[in-house]
Amino acid sequence: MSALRTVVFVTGNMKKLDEVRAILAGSVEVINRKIDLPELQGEPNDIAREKCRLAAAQVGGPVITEDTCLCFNALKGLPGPYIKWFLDKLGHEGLNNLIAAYPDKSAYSLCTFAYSAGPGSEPIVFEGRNNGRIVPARGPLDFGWDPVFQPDGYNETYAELDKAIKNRISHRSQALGLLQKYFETLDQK
Ligand SMILES: O=c1nc[nH]c2c1ncn2[C@H]1C[C@H](O)[C@@H](COP(=O)(O)OP(=O)(O)OP(=O)(O)O)O1
Ligand SMILES: [Mg+2]
Repeated sequence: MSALRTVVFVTGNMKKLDEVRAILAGSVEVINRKIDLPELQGEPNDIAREKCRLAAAQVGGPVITEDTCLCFNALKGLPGPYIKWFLDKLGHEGLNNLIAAYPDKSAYSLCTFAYSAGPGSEPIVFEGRNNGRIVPARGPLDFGWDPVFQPDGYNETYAELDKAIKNRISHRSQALGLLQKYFETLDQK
């Protein structure tokens, strides 16, 4: 059996870290560096790449970073990468109110992982997406917007779902599936 790959995940969010460790358990060992990285404004993909470049420069070696968006279709994808600030200022009820005037409550969670082999090495990105809709908050309040996002095909919000189910279907697990495949191709070289 090949040795477990070890990777540094730069994030300040310990809930993300828990999920990433659970999803990658047995295949990748995740070491955390808690660095508060400045985040660019713009398209999710560019934000994710820039975050990873900065992280690689600070760590001085290979890193992964991740940027999460929550996109409302009625608002053409907003709040998107700005969801952190919208959630902080408006709360769960405010997020619902944002689209109160629109019949379309559909939304998607988008997760963009980026891997850089080290400073100066162009990040490679891996995107995962899960469709659902915005509902009044239900379930535990311990992770971000989980209580207001109900994934398609389920009657529970992310917050209400068993953690194992969320980690099987989520934006994050889909993106990590692609990252794992990429690591496998590196291992074969
Ligand atoms: O699965 C999730 N379920 C619910 N909420 C979530 C999830 N994943 C991220 N979130 C929240 C955290 C933050 O309010 C925003 C993303 O912002 P984002 O910049 O990517 O995360 P962050 O600043 O907390 O950590 P980081 O140091 O990795 O940038 O959505
Ligand atoms: Mg952040």
